[in-house]
Amino acid sequence: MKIRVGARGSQLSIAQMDIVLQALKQKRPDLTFEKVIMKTKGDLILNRSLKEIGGKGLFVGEFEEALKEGIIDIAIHSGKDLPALSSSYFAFSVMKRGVPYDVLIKNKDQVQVIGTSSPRREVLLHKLMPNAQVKMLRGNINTRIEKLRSGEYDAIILAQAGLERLQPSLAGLEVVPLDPEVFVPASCQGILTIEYLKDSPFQEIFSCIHDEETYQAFMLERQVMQGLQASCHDAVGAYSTMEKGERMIRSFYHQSPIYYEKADQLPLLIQKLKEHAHGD
Ligand SMILES: NCc1[nH]cc(CCC(=O)O)c1CC(=O)O
Repeated sequence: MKIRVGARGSQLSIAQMDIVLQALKQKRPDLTFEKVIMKTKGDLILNRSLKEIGGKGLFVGEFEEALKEGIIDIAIHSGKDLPALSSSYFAFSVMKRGVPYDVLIKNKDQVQVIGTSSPRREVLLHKLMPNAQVKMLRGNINTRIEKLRSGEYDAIILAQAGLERLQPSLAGLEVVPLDPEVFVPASCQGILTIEYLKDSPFQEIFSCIHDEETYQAFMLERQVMQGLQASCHDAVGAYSTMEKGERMIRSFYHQSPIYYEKADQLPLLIQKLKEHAHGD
């Protein structure tokens, strides 16, 4: 069986696609793949912040069209890049979650100017380092690291999962992991996701690499985004873990505190987040 696989043309997306396909090939040597690299609007516009040009789903909207039209059979992306609201046409398989946390990458001991364009990272930084100045930073991971080295920024923030998948040189830079209980990750950060049409054979085919515990976190974190009707315009963190056999969720929304609740308290959590989003 030959499967046509869509991914973006960015280095990270291609690395992510290769990781998933390699894992699949080990379990299912009978499968063959045709890679379809797609340039999306988000890849072409790099000089403006994402929220100005269309928000979350910018990178993946085109894939859902291509899946519906039958141009590709599956699409591979980080769960973090998925729009919160996906139409009911689609289903997902996920691989076991990689590291969920962000890292601060420092080019200096004393950091003043910190690069990020993520509203979530910006809000968290203001709490963690109230004196730091946040400066817009876009481009792919390698570009961001080059901009850090060039002295435009004293430090930048990236997802550790992306660094592990792409393995850029960080020689001479200091990498500081940020505690996910405090610096709450984006919904589905570190979760490699395969998207396909519901009622296709793929759910069954990908069951060999699917991880059910990761899927529970994936669904719960997406439910937070859906409940808030959040997009990448919004500063929102959502991170689910298992604690003593109980599924938990940690989340903040704009100026709200970070709440930590049992999964079955989700409606209450969403209500509290909305109430406190603009400060208590
Ligand atoms: N916004 C781009 C993006 N989408 C997913 C990742 C990292 C991989 C992941 O979190 O699964 C990154 C890079 C980053 O935020 O540093």
